Amino acid sequence: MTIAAFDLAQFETATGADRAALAAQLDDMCRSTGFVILTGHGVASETITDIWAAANAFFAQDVAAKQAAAPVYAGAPYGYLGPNQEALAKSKGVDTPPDLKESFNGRARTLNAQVDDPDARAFALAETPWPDLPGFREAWTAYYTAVEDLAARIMVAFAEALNLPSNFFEPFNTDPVSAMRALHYPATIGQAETGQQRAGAHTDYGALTILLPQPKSQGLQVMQDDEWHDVATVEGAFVINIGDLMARWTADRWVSTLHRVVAKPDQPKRLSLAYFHQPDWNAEITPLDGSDAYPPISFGAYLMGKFNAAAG
Ligand SMILES: O=C(O)CCC(=O)C(=O)O
Ligand SMILES: [Fe+2]
Repeated sequence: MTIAAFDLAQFETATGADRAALAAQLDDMCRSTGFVILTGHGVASETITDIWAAANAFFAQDVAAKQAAAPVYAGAPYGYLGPNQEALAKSKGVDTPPDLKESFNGRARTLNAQVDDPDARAFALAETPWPDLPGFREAWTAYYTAVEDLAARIMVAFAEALNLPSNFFEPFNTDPVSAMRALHYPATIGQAETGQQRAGAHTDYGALTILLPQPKSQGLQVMQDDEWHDVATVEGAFVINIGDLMARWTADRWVSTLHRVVAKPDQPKRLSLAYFHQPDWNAEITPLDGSDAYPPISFGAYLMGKFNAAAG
């Protein structure tokens, strides 16, 4: 099985029947695997080079320096999360040893005023504790801004793939509470514990994930027909996938596919960057096909429910 590729620039310059045909292809990809290799994205290679350098420099620090960027309170989602702090499979109710990874996590760019519940605000908009590394915050913000812009362009293609007006998602995306993580999977020596992965099997919660795996690295796998399939890295391309929210929004026309980063013995270290694109906090999510497949829900309430379920 291979994940199909979609050239965003080609779509954006196409018109008429050509454009409709490309939108229909994207719809197929989102219905069958929910994963797409995205080319023609236009993110400057310098922006990508800079964020890789920043992420590498961050994870190369000693533990104390990394811990200096620990979350502002225990349990806050942003900052440095060291080894043994997360088991993604638990979000699916599967009890496993912790994932073999560490991460640095950054908050949305703006302090969204729609998040008016104090508990939700304290969590979803907690401060990002920036590391004391020259250029890190600038490189992070430049890349974050670039993928945020890219996400808005992908949402245009998604709208057309769903036979909606091109700008359909715009009003749902005025001030999104998105987030980004840099993930570091240290080199593996010998066997992992039973059931332990670099990232346990999970689905993403939100609308759209824009993933940049380290070039030439291995390990990302998607579940299709009850089997795990490798997702090959394509130099210069992003891997994008839809999350649970998009599956719900499309009344399960599109699929939020189980994926993981498999742990194998004697693998070199691997880095990846994952940007999680969300609608506005107060966006009302009602099945787009007009059906009553799911009751309407506000995105913020939905997201907090996901976080609480994963923590519980
Ligand atoms: O590191 C990867 O390639 C995937 C990470 C992932 O799926 C996630 O963080 O949601
Ligand atoms: Fe994921």
